[in-house]
Amino acid sequence: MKIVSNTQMKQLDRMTIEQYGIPGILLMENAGIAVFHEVYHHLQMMGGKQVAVVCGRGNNGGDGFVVARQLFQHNIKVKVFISGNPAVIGGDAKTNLEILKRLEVPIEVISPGENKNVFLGQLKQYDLIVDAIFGIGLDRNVDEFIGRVIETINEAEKTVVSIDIPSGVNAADGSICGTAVKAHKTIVFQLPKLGNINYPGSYYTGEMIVKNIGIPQEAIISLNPRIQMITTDWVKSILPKRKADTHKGDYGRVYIVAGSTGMTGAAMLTCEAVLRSGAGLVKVAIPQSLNNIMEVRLTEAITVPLPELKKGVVGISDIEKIMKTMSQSDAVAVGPGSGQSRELEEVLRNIFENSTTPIVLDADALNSLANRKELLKLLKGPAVLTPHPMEMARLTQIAVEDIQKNRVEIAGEFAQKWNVIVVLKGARTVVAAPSGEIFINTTGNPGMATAGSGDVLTGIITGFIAQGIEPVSATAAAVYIHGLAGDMAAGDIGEYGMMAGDIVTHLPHALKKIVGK
Ligand SMILES: NC(=O)C1=CN([C@@H]2O[C@H](COP(=O)(O)OP(=O)(O)OC[C@H]3O[C@@H](n4cnc5c(N)ncnc54)[C@H](O)[C@@H]3O)[C@@H](O)[C@H]2O)[C@@H](O)CC1
Ligand SMILES: [K+]
Repeated sequence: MKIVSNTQMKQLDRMTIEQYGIPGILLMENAGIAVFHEVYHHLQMMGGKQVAVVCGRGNNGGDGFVVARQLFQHNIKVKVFISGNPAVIGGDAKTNLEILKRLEVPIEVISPGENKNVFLGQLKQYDLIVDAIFGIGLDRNVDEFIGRVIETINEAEKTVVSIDIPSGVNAADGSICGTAVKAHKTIVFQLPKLGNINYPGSYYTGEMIVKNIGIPQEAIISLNPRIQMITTDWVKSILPKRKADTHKGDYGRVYIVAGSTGMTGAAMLTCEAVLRSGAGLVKVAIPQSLNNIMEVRLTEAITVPLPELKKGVVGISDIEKIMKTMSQSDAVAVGPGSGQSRELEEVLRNIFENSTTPIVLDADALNSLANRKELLKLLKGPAVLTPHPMEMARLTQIAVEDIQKNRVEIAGEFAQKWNVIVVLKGARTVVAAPSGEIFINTTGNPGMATAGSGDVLTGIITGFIAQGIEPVSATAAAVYIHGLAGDMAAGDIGEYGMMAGDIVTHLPHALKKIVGK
């Protein structure tokens, strides 16, 4: 499902009205009815009877007027609160306000001088509050008066349903314009806005329900938004079907170059994740002295011990053996627990210069590259880089805080500049393709911020690529399933105690949930 900025959504609204002749007031009616259905259903579930609709003076408020009319006509006790002077209300919102007046729906204007406790006392009388103060038109910090209205809604401790985006959240990026409504549910029109998806906006959005309001699909196609949300249906559509008469050779051969003294666990987690993601075969290159540890634990993987020049790490003396196994593999991963060394930089240089096998680079491979980014220019095959924000900071020389504020832009620019697929990890992982295409992931939870979680992701990405999925899609699907497995692990044992191994354990269940077998 595509994700749009506020500017793109405004463009879509305009195209719908001007190019397709669908009047704005019809869109507003569709929007209001979509919200009404959710609110009505929710009221019935909770046995509630009374609704307060708090409206601003733009079109978001106009949607609120439609909701109030629909509730009124369905015999729900409803009152409209307008924040600020209603004289400035115009256009379709005004038309709907006039209808409310003729129907004698109760309306009260809240003015800046209003006593906060009086308003709070009033709101507390209702079972549910509809938030229609600001939508995608919010473009600056809210003033003190509106800030107070928003805080009062939050303090009322009632079920809150926001229209399109919680008021106070910037639809462009999910930042908070001073203060914002904390919604239980947000009814989003036609397409999610970046502000509904990115943190902290996503937290304020609560449960996101996307409703069609009649924007033609043709308009969306012609606008062609470059960002999309990864969905279950999309992942299902790109996973390969397993035929009845197959053997392990049909599902790809993976090669993992990972592990060093003290970090064999990373190599193990990556290998297990490869196998649990459905790949046919995995070979792991491991410093010779660590081979016994790996063999004991990894029953299903084949270990390829490498003679060590420097004890416990993979080095350039191993390159011939590495290249040979690589040439027999469908995908390779380098880096988990490898230990950062000059040697590893040279290994990477050789691989980049001489191999076309798709490669996934993680952890120490990324840290090695941070000093020598120009090596990426040597790449002959597709490459996936999986930095967390700190690794991205090392790769780009941009401060972590700035990366976190511009995750989509920074991942996107890096991917295009260096012609690689970038997975910028963290809450709402971003997958950026060299083509400019961006995926945002919404699965996952804070329990996954645990040692080894990234090694598991590397394994899934590599496993999917080896199964023949096109690398960008394989990466986005892997990110989604990794998060889903994490969510299922958290569901079973809780976010606090879960470890990376629990994500691996839940991988088959996550895959089964998606493909149905
Ligand atoms: N034709 C359309 O454009 C449609 C719009 N719809 C609704 O309309 C919303 C957008 O409506 P608008 O563009 O009128 O904007 P909003 O209703 O979001 O905001 C109203 C106005 O407030 C002003 N404003 C922005 N930041 C402010 C601040 N901090 N303090 C005070 N005022 C501020 C802006 O001038 C803005 O136009 C959507 O989110 C959606 O809910 C829907 O009715 C569907 C059709
Ligand atoms: K709103």
